[in-house]
Amino acid sequence: MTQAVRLAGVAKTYGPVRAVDGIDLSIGRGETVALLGPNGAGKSTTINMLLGLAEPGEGVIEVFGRSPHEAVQAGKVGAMLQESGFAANARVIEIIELARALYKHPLPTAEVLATAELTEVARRRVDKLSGGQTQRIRFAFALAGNPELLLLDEPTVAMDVESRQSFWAAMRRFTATGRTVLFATHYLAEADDYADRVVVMAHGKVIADGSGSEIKKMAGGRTMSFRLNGTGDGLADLPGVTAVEVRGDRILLRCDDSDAAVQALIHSGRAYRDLEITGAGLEAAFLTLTSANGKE
Ligand SMILES: Nc1ncnc2c1ncn2[C@@H]1O[C@H](COP(=O)(O)OP(=O)(O)OP(=O)(O)O)[C@@H](O)[C@H]1O
Repeated sequence: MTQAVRLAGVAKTYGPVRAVDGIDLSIGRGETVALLGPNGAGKSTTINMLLGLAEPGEGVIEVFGRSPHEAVQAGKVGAMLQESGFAANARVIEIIELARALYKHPLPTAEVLATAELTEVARRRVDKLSGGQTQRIRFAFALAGNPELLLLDEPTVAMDVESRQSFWAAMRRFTATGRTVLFATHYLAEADDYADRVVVMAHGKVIADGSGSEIKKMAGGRTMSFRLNGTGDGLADLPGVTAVEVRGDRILLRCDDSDAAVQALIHSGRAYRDLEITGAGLEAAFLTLTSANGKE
């Protein structure tokens, strides 16, 4: 059976910026995949190309074995993009009926409302909805055509915790029916919680691809920082240390084993002060993943 999504050698350039810089990626039918990366990593550009909204400068993109444009025309793809607005005075049900009318084989209205948890507010005007409900209308709009693939660009941005949970509960009901989902996110925790597979992007490239726990392990390094009397020579060679950075009068050691690094620092007899050890955080994790893959 053909893959849901296949990208081979895909690149897209905007002026001097290589927004997507040579991506190979296949997504099987029924997978829920997170595209995780910091701002400007190329996630939106990738999603836009999969929707046929942007043309790749290089490489091949297939969606269910066809061009993105053909797949969208055939009603196989639904999307929730970062910016899409609805007429403020329209009612929820009208928006859903409009979306359904665009497709040959839409889902029944009641099913769209129930899946997106909008049944209670079906007759409410769009401008009277909460932020979370507004996001769920965008979700309802995306699934009304009964697509086999859903592409979601940061679907939970600006949602509070409760709305986020109810959004993902709605998504689970949809994926339980064997559909394929690709969603972009900045949040490692969200990727880990809701995706079967996490594809990490940075600087237009895929720098890691694995299960949430594999990615968390790769991103789970720590940073040790301290002030030092004397030079930092030789610190890079300490066990457990992956990189050394000097920031003002502090030295930062990126560690994949901070216990070993602390022991080694103590035994080295260096005169350090103000030692701090922190979790890597996502930005540092991206740096670690990026340099670990030799792409920087
Ligand atoms: N239409 C465009 N014109 C010029 N540059 C663009 C355009 N679209 C994207 N870029 C640039 O391409 C790079 C990748 O952007 P993209 O929006 O794909 O990243 P992203 O991972 O989705 O980031 P974000 O999380 O901020 O949405 C960025 O440097 C961005 O400024």
